[in-house]
Amino acid sequence: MARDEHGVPLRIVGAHMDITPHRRAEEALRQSEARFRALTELSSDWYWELDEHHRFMHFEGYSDTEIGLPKEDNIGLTRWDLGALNMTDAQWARHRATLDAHEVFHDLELQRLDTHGNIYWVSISGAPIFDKEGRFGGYRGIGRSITERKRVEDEIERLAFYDALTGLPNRRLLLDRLTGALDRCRERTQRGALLFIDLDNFKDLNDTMGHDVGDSLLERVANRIVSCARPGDTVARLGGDEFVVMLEGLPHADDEATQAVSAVARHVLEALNHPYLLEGYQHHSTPSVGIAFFDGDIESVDDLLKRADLAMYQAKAAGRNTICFFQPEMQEAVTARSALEADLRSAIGNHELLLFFQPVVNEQSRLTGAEVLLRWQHPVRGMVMPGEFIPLAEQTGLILPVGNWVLETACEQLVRWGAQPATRELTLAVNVSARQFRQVDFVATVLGVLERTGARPDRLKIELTESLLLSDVEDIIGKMTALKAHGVGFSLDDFGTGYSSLSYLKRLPLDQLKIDQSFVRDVLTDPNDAAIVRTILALAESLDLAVVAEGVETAGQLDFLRRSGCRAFQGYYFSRPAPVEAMMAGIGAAGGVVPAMAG
Ligand SMILES: Nc1nc2c(ncn2[C@@H]2O[C@H](COP(=O)(O)OP(=O)(O)OP(=O)(O)O)[C@@H](O)[C@H]2O)c(=O)[nH]1
Repeated sequence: MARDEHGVPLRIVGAHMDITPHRRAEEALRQSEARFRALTELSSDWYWELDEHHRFMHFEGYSDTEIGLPKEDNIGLTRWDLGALNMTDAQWARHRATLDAHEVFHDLELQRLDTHGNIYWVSISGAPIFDKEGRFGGYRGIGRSITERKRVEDEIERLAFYDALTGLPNRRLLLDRLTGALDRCRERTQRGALLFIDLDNFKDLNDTMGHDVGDSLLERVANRIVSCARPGDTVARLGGDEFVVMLEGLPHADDEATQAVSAVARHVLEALNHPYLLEGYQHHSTPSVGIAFFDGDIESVDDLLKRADLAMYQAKAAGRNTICFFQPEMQEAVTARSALEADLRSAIGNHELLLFFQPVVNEQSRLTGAEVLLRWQHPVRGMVMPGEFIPLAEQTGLILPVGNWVLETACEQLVRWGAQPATRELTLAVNVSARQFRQVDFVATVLGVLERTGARPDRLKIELTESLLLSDVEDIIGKMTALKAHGVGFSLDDFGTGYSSLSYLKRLPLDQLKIDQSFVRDVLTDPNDAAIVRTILALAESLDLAVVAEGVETAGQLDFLRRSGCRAFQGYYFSRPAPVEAMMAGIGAAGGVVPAMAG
């Protein structure tokens, strides 16, 4: 306001200014604040600021309850003052170097304890603050709780790398750790060892007590193995009843390393041999343990596992409940086996399999039939006996084509005999392996062969071994009954050596028992064997079964067997197994009587 010298107002002087831009700027700032607030309030993230000395100055949207310490307690402290369970001094030093270099950082993950002692995880990202002149003024950034994500990640890892039943590392994690261990061996020329542990006859427990009881044993076995290991060792479950212990940092000297590993293995063996109380029953379980050493020279983790596995198989073969170290010869044996397997695969197509026949005679030494015995005329190895290749054929499944070939060839022989009056009543006994017999289509296969060849079913005898009777007796009886309805006969081989219980024996539709040659061999010198033979004969009589004594080699044995009531015989005394022409030639000359070979 302008006035004169007497103070009387003359006029009002003013200026007017357009403040629209200012108002707009204010509004924009308000909006931006609101957006920021919404972000910090509505999300679980929070905002933080550090001063130029990396000390906390300010938080927004920070939830004390979720994050632990009240925010006031953090003001003035650096992150490393607060610390984190997962950070080493070196990691903090690297983080400080990033801040000192005024660089942006992302997703620094920190594990901490809240005031209640619970673990929580946060993830922090930040960027440096500079003023207009480009002077560094501290950091700002966001924090985020990642506790739930870490929990889910842990769960995923647990499922992927740990066995659900025992909580032990699984095969995948073991392979990971083994790879690491092999790398360490290469770097530091160290040694380690792998113990491959497989429970003996675990299947029987599952079959008799059920899968749940089996599971419960596996859990306890896992605990016992862990109690035998040192904290740094890895105990893993490969699957089924197979466990592995990985030992590292063994002494360099061979004998010291062997001693150290043997001590652990013996400890495991002993621990697992203690009885287990399962559902109120005492159960005794034993393991077989294979051991393979490793150092920087081993090619791969797979090779190493195979070696330990091979040694474990050797321990099984040595009678179970024992420890076996890997030897290079085991590898050679496997290689030889693979070669034999490849040869056996082509043996049928190459017509290298042959049937030999061993006569079965009656009391008058007259031929009543024969047992067919398989031989393999190998182009390089010469004549291979069934003992050398049948177990392999069983394991590889080759027993099925081989078994079918035997059946088919034997039936063709029956057809040829059937065409001659002198031989038409002869029978042929064919050995059938457990694996063959357990095939669901076994009955159909046999009937198919009989039909194709035109052989008389009542001239065919199928020989089964006692070990077959260990499993699913109902199925066995069903198959035998179906074939018997067509006239096929059944004989139980190697009787007396196995597991047949009398109750099974009564239920099986058998025609004949074969007394094992081990009893016949010493029948004149061992009173026990003589008693067993008499008992088998009496038993067979009461069950109305025929009996064939196998392995008759001398007139004395034959005489004893005859006097004890045996009426059918087979053995070197009459004839060694031979091609059918050779067998028939000898008999033909004797008018159907098989002449004794030896005195
Ligand atoms: N209860 C249970 N059984 C399992 C599990 N995994 C595999 N098995 C069974 O474990 C058994 C493994 O048997 P093997 O090791 O082959 O044979 P074994 O009877 O132990 O005989 P040997 O090893 O020759 O002494 C099989 O019957 C499997 O069905 C599992 O998680 N729980």
